[in-house]
Amino acid sequence: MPRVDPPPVDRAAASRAAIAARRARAEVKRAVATRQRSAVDVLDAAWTAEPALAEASLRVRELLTSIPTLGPTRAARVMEQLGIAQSKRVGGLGPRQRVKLREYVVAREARGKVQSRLVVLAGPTAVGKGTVSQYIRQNYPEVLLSVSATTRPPRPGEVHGEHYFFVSDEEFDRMIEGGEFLEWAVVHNAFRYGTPRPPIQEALSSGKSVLLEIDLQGARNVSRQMPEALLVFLLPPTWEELVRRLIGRGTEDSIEQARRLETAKAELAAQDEFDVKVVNTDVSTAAAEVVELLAVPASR
Ligand SMILES: Nc1ncnc2c1ncn2[C@@H]1O[C@H](COP(=O)(O)OP(=O)(O)OP(=O)(O)O)[C@@H](O)[C@H]1O
Ligand SMILES: Nc1nc2c(ncn2[C@@H]2O[C@H](COP(=O)(O)O)[C@@H](O)[C@H]2O)c(=O)[nH]1
Repeated sequence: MPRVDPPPVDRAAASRAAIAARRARAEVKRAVATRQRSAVDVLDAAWTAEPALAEASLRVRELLTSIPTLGPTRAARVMEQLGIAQSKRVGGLGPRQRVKLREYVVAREARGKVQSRLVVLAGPTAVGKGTVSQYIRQNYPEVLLSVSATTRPPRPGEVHGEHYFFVSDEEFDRMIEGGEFLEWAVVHNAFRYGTPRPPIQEALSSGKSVLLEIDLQGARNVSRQMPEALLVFLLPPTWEELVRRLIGRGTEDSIEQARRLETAKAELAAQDEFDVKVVNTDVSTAAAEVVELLAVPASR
């Protein structure tokens, strides 16, 4: 076998290329640190069909620590929470890691820059979450109320795209697969409900606050992923009034009502996990209190 020599290595050229790449990465970091470029913009550039080289080869840790006020200790902790190895480069992340990192960076940059907030409204069955949300939808058009997807069929008067996106089981599976949900859960042991992720990201990055009306499992899930979200628990004035509302609504049979009341006890026991409690005695007052929470104080 004749010997095949490897092509000669142009060490000088390789070293020049390495220096140029290092400089390009330093330039990206400087632009983020001086707020000339957003970290989200860097991620998007790294993940296009033809990725920008400096952005893609930047380490995630370097990008995070370039964000003003985000120190190395916090950056390391965030990467651990997002399941990203400390040595990872931006271009080397998997699809789910990309979604999570982008989400974190959007929220982080929005925090320092714009006055937007994600508020999660939860509470026991029949406390009036839907009624209060509907009131907000009708009376506070400036509030972005997230529209969930669900596999339950529409009730009379419910409009697809306004109250829910009513989807089939197959479509819901496809949305889960595609990572389209911020969270999803089986609610009341019956149907699946999920919060679509993109409208929330868009709103938060453009400085708009968002309200989610979801169940307790969903609230816990969102809080894990977005610890900066404000969790609001809607309470009934009394237990007896909760029972009255559930029975008065008349949408469940007596077996289902009993089951929901059992669940409601467990849900009420979780109220201290929430940041704020609002008592729903009067719908318009409760709605006004929730809307007020969507406005972020300037000092935040
Ligand atoms: N402040 C209030 N005063 C009196 N009745 C109310 C009030 N708020 C809601 N209700 C009534 O209570 C019933 C339950 O309200 P709603 O369906 O909005 O509850 P929910 O928390 O969304 O329930 P679920 O989680 O089971 O979907 C409805 O009949 C509604 O009209
Ligand atoms: N985890 C989630 N829960 C959700 C979502 N959207 C609504 N819900 C909750 O489901 C129940 C039942 O609602 P209904 O309209 O069928 O009566 C209620 O507690 C809602 O808060 C969601 O996206 N995720």
